Amino acid sequence: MSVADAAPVTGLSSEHLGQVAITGITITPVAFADPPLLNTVGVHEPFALRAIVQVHTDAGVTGLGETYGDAGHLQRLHLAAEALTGADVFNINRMRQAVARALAADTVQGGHGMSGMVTGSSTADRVLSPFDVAALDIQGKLLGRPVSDLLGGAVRDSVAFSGYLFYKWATHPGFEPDPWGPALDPDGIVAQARTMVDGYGFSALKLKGGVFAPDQEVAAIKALREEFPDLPLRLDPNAAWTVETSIKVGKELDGVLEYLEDPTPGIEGMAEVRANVPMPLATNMCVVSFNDVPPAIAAGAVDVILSDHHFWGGLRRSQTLAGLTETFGLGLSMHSNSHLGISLAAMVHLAAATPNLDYACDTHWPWKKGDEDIVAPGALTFTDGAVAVPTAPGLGVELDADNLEKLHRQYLDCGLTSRDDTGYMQRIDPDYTLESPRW
Ligand SMILES: O=C([O-])[C@@H](O)[C@@H](O)[C@H](O)[C@@H](O)C(=O)[O-]
Ligand SMILES: [Mg+2]
Repeated sequence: MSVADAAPVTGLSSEHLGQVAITGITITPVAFADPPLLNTVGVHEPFALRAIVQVHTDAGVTGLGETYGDAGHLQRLHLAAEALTGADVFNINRMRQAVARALAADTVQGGHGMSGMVTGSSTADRVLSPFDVAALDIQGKLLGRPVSDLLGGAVRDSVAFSGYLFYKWATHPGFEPDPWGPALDPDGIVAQARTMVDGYGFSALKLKGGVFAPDQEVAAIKALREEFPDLPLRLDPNAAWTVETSIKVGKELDGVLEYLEDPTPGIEGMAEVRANVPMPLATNMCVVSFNDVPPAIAAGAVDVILSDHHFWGGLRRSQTLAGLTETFGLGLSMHSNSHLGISLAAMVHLAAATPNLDYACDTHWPWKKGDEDIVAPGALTFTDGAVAVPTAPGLGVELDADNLEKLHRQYLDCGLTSRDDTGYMQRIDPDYTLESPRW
């Protein structure tokens, strides 16, 4: 079947067979309500920021991407967008070269929205990501095929996610309480997990640790084990512990955790912990770019890498990472940050088309308000903790223009321009200090 034959949805015309050129890119920063979720660098601010990317083409088809919304990242996205005008959406390799060239003289200051939790990821890959996703969305729409088909084909019809538990306050100071209530001890965490499991059907649970002393977090994990005897459990203190503390906790949780995620900073420290604890070690902190893979493997630092298309360079480069983990006998899971529906759709297509991604993926999805999204409802729903892989062309999600406008206005009104969990915590508690490792 020729490409022209395979274009029932949008009618790819023969004049576009050679090239589908980018005619313009719209980048819209948005803010959506976020509860006071605690982590080892502070607390989430009342709004999470994202950038929504719309790539327009001379085929009349627009593709969608979603990424971090921090000021520095936005500036880099604009530099890249300028360089991508005229590029062929069927040649993502050349798009990557154009982005790298545009960023070569990058003097932009400022973070990327991952709040110091992820260090050293490749800037070019981080900036390329939403354009890669949008290009695949366009390709899929033109060909009448879902993005998972363009990634080699779905090997599963739905993608399982884990319930992502956070210690949290009842409310942001000065705001209305959110429906979740506080979770500041093992009972609070178990109650939160119960709500999440009953509401979404998750079949694995991850606790964001590094907030309280390790003994209290061990107690929370043991309480979860008692309440949910059959669910795989993960604990992620975001490198808040020394090597010694990590080994002590690892031994205490022998037989309880599916994996222990980033107990301590750096490849060397992780390797020492790994040699002394019984469970697999996972990371989204010490292996965050292709440059980190060889030293981590040489040191024997990790068992599982958490991929994340937002900083591994999009969907296709995330599959390159999957090839490496398969080759070297490592496990592959998926990391998340606060996100909206375009990101969820991209995560689902990627996970569906990555055979060796067989852990339940992370998602912050339950933490956003149900009606706050920039995609039209219906395409992405959780059943038994999993999201069915969209079968419509491209990502299978449609932009909701009214909500995009509303969340953009919220971005303008909220006054936030970068994620700053530590600064926000210090405004509430001036004695709060950042320490790594903390225990
Ligand atoms: O949302 C958070 O506070 C998380 O701690 C996030 O920033 C991390 O990047 C992430 O979820 C992780 O697994 O490390
Ligand atoms: Mg993590």
